[in-house]
Amino acid sequence: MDRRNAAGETADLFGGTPLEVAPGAVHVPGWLDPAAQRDLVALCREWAGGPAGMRRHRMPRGGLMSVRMAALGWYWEPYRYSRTLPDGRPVRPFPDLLGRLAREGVAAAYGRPPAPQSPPYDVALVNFYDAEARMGMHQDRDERADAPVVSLSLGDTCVFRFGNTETRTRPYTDVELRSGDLFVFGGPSRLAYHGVPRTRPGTAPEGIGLAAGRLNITIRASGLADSQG
Ligand SMILES: O=C(O)CCC(=O)C(=O)O
Ligand SMILES: [Fe+2]
Repeated sequence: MDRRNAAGETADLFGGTPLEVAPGAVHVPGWLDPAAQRDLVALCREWAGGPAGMRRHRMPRGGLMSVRMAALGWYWEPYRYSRTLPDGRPVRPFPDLLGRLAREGVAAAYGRPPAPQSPPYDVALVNFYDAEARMGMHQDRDERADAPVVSLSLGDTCVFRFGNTETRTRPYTDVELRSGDLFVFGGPSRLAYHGVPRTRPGTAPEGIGLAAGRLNITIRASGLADSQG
């Protein structure tokens, strides 16, 4: 399938041209090559083992999230970050690799890396979606820094719904995120509502080490100091 960007150029699935979905929200198809995807899947498997490994969080109103989530750097549960798990154990440190990928992702999406004085990327949430999992429309608003969120997708394709900063509803754009895609949202879209209404089971590419399901890594700058949270 050809995608067309704002300049009218077509982009291949691999190493695709950045597509602006909303101001400050950019989709870069095929940003990670298959080897990089395979390496990240292996790391996710390691991170899933904990501490702060894959778990389903309970929402304030009592429902369980269908997505399983692991945390690096800071522990997150609805709706706050903390340095330690509920049982007091420390969270696994934020890997340098993800900080590097986040800065490179910003550069790929926006044409320039984050400014040297911008708040450091220091937290990653790793989401696993089985065939039934979904994520409702929400804002990523527990960070106290306005650095763009950098999202990497692995495995099954999903429908990623990217909306507006005012409401959970229309107007929104549905984007298919495939294995290896990068999505960056910052600037005027940093607090836009977004969600994953469905995945497309059975669409994961072969050879990356993920037979079924979808992994998503969001890399964020918490803006929190050690004494906070
Ligand atoms: O899975 C995705 O692509 C989005 C995940 C997300 O919005 C989140 O972790 O806050
Ligand atoms: Fe989010």
